[in-house]
Amino acid sequence: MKIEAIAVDIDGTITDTKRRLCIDAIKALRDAEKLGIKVTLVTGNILCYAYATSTLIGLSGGVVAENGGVIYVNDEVNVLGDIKKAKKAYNYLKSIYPVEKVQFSELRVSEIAIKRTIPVEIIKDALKDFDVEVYDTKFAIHLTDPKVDKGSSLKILTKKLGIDLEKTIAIGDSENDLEFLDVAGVKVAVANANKELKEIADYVTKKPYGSGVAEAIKKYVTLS
Ligand SMILES: O=C(O)COP(=O)(O)O
Ligand SMILES: [Mg+2]
Repeated sequence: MKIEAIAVDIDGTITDTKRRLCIDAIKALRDAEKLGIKVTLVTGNILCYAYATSTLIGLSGGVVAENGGVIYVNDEVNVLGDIKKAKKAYNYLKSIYPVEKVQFSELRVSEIAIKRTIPVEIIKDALKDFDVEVYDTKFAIHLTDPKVDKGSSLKILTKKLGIDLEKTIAIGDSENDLEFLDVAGVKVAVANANKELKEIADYVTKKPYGSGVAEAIKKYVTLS
């Protein structure tokens, strides 16, 4: 099968644990773009951070940001998630635990991300009756509108770009990537990914982080 597009997560997938971009991943993604393959970043980060990353690497497939709450494609921004749900849950959480939002939270428009200072199980339990999805990405804990996820928003974005998701490789590392790997024809988990993601993946890379991304691109795109 000829691959038409790549959808890739940012933190823990094209970056290392300190959020530093892996040079191998940059090179491989640029090689793929040179072959006419559109690369979309699909992330829990805010749009301006993801847009800058996409621009600096040289990618043309737009961005899914805030775990699906925001889409950027064809110079248009769409906010799909409702931040009111996260605000309600966060206010309750704040009344019982000393939680703290991540940096630049004032720029987050559809969900709330908090620092990982309290075990995620405790947060999930505290918020079980609230209308929010709780994701632990290993970089932050996100309170997201359950009406959106990375997968449903990637579907909308790829439709706008005329990309066939069956011919798309999705690459991720964490629990907020489950839905997005699920909608793609080829599902890849990097070696450092969590157990659940590895279980649904068609291929688990031998190498971790960006070197794993480069390995998957060589396997499915540039060597085929
Ligand atoms: O924002 C996070 O916590 C993680 O971002 P990611 O979805 O790019 O891994
Ligand atoms: Mg990640």
